[in-house]
Amino acid sequence: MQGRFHLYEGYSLCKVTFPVRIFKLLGVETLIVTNASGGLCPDFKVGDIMLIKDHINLPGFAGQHPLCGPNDERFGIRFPCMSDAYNKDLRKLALEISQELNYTNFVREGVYCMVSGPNFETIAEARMLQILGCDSVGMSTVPEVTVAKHCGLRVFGLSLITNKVSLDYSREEKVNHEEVLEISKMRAEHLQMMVNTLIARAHLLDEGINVN
Ligand SMILES: O=P(O)(O)O[C@H]1O[C@H](CO)[C@@H](O)[C@H]1O
Ligand code: HPA
Repeated sequence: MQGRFHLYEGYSLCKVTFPVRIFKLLGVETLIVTNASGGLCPDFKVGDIMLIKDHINLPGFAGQHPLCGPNDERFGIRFPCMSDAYNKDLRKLALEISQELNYTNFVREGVYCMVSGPNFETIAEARMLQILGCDSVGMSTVPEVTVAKHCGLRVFGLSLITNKVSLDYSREEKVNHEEVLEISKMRAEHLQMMVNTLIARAHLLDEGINVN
C-alpha cells in the first residue's frame, strides 16, 4: 500500500482495515507494516528503527475495535489470540539482518501503542503510556495487525522513532508533524533495505532452511 487510512481521518476501523482482507483474498500470507512513532523508552533516539515486538490497542480498550460487530467466520474466529501477533521468526531474522547491515546502533525492539490522535500526547498521557509499558506511540497500524492476525496472516512490523515524546514539563521542544516527515525521509533508505532483505530471505524460513 502507498500510505494507509487512519481513524483520525474519519474512517471507520472497518474501512481502515478493509485492504488487509483484500490482501487475504488475493492470497497474501505475510503482512509487513511500517509506521512513524514517538519514542517513550528513554533509551530510544530519534532515527531508531524499532522492531515491533508487541502492541497495546488503546482504542480497542475503549471499544474502537475493527472486529466489533458480527464475526465474519469466512475470515477468522470470534475470539482470536493475539499473544503472538508479531511473528517471532521474522523478528529474529530482522535482528540478524540488522547486524549484517551494520544497523545495530539504531535498531531496537519494543512495544508500540496506538492512540487515536490526531493530537500528539499531553505530558500526563505520555507518562501514563510509559508506565503501561509502551516504548513508542503512534496513531495507526494496530487495527490492520489485529485484522491480519484474525484472518491468519503472519505479521512483521517496523516503527521508525521520528521524535521523542515529551515526558517532562520543563522540556521546551514541541513535537510536530514536519519533524516526523523529515526523519522518515532521512531513514527511508535504511528501512527499504531492511524490508527488501527480509522479503528476499523470508521464504527460506517457510522452507525450513537455516538462514544464517
Ligand atoms: O501513519 P503513521 O506512519 O502511523 O504516522 C504517524 O505520524 C503521523 C503524525 O505525525 C500519524 O499519522 C502517526 O500515526
Ligand atoms: N505521538 C503519536 N503519534 C506519533 C508520534 C507521537 O509522538 N510521532 C509520530 N506519530
